[in-house]
Amino acid sequence: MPRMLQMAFALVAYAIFFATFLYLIAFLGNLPVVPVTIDRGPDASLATALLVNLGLIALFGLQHSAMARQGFKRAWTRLVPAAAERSVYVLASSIALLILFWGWRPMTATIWEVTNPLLAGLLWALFAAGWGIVLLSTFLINHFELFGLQQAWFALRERAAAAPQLRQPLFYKLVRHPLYSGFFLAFWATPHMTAGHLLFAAGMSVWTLLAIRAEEKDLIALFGHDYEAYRARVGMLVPGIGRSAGKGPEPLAPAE
Ligand SMILES: C[S@@+](CC[C@H](N)C(=O)[O-])C[C@H]1O[C@@H](n2cnc3c(N)ncnc32)[C@H](O)[C@@H]1O
Repeated sequence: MPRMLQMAFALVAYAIFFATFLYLIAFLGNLPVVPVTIDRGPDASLATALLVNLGLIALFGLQHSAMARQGFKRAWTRLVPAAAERSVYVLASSIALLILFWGWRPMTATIWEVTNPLLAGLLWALFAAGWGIVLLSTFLINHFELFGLQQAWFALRERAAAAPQLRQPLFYKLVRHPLYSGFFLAFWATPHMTAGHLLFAAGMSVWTLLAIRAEEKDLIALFGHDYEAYRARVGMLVPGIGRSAGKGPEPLAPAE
């Protein structure tokens, strides 16, 4: 693939991802700026909605997990240039989410309803904070590398790919997976929890916990003892909770 085309593809994939990310916020927040949301959309019987929605969550989880693994990446880069691999992943993840928005069938039975304006405001603030943490964490890791732009840019400039670094800035000093902590907040913090929203939050939470196990296997393979020591010293999603009982807590020199 010519490098200019690769760069253009990376930019298009990034633009689609960003629009999908904004839609996801509006989808979960039931914001009136979008046509369908988690609680607003085509009617279906409870059984149909349950089956369809579980299938959509599974589709997203499978796509995301399979394509993120090192073995899949090695096989895939025999067909796709290495510099475009991440952009293909970003595009496929966005498409899986767009299918979820399109296919989602609301299940509107109320699970909880917070009517106290102060408490409801607090839950909205946590919802917004969750998305803020997600976005900021991508910049703390390397936003442009995570979304495939850096790889295409380096290929265009004929620069060698940057060596992976174990990063621990800011939130990463408190928890190992702040981006996922942000998602947990955004999925669960709502003053009006419906059955559909609960299914989405629970399904995505289970998937996230499984994804963390697989991601940490890859991170240990990549960074070895440094990641094991980080894992023993720093909590998983909540500060101090979910540290491994493995290798001793040796202080690490921050890589950033
Ligand atoms: C979507 S990001 C999520 C990062 C992290 N799990 C979190 O929740 O903040 C996934 C990518 O980040 C990388 N990654 C995770 N933790 C990292 C760290 N501390 N330093 C560098 N890369 C990391 C993984 O290898 C993976 O490619």
